[in-house]
Amino acid sequence: MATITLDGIAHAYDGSPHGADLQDMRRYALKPINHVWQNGRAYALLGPSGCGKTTLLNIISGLVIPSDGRLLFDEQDVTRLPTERRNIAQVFQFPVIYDTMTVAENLAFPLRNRGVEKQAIARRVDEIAGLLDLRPVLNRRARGLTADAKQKISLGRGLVRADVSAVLFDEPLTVIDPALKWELRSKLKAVHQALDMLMIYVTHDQVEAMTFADQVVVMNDGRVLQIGTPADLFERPAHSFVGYFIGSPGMNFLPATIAGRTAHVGDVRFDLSASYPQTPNSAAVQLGFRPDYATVLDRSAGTGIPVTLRRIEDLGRRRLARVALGAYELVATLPPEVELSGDTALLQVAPGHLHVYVDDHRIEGQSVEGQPLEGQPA
Ligand SMILES: Nc1ncnc2c1ncn2[C@@H]1O[C@H](COP(=O)(O)OP(=O)(O)OP(=O)(O)O)[C@@H](O)[C@H]1O
Repeated sequence: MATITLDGIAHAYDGSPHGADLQDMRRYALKPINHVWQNGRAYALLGPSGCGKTTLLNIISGLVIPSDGRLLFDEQDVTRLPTERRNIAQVFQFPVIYDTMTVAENLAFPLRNRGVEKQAIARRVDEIAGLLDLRPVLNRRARGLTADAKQKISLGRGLVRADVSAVLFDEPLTVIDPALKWELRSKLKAVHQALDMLMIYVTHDQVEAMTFADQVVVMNDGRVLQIGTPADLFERPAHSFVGYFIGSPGMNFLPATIAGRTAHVGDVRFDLSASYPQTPNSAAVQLGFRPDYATVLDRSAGTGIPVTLRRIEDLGRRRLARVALGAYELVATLPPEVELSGDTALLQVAPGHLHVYVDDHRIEGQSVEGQPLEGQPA
């Protein structure tokens, strides 16, 4: 296992020469990224279709040579090394297995290829089969197995070598039956904990990313916008896109002006838990809050911001209220005990969960009298 360093890595598919004009970022499918992937950690690359996830994964595996920057495995510069000399295991969207071999032979294949001693192969195959629940089918031919089982074998083949620098997964659960996805997602997490390998997992599914990874790398339009734990992404989205993309539904945003501890949205005031003395009051200042921390109450509750109820969505275990605040549509939680008696309701948002964004980037408030901020680490 290795530590992988991305040192100013960027890529334009139009064949720009190394050191091309980085000013014209539109040409870059992957904008410059500096990051160190730590040995033994599990990362997920998460973002919408076309954001550059596969490009980044292919740069690490060697399928794409970046137009800019350096890629290091530990201290070794591998930027221009072909895939086969990088010592990487890869699992793709569709099973890559030998149908005529048994499951055990499939799992053993990458080890036999490298001349690993027979007993060591048997031990490792048994360990991986145990982790993926493949022991009962070890002696069956792969041909007759379901698509799910075949993809499990593919996963096993990716994990069987203990000497690789990293294991790369490119949307490996695409072919898995939705009912089994949950099981396999948590299984992969357990496998990572058991094997202690550097794993990088590409997906556009936030639940998959959050279940699997210690660190989620959120990308959009070729840029890495935030790298953080699932809790970081949910509680403190560093960029408005992260707020919008993570969570279901995503964050609410309102254009605002900020004066100290108060945000003004038109005539409406929101009290903040921190002070923002330096905020430039340009049109690009936004107030963001998650529907999970905003509550809609009946107007008889007395306190709150008056909003107009548009509709209620009953999702079974929770209810969401879509409301209008002037010209802006918002989503908030409708607590189970609340009955609304008309089209006007009251919105309450916990001050510690209000975030201020300038030009889409979250800015940190100053705590009042040295107190740690509500909802923030001390
Ligand atoms: N071989 C290629 N030649 C030219 N452009 C490419 C090539 N591969 C990808 N692109 C472009 O680069 C951008 C990033 O694509 P990439 O496949 O890395 O995104 P992605 O996030 O993995 O998307 P998806 O989830 O759909 O696979 C897209 O605009 C895509 O059209």
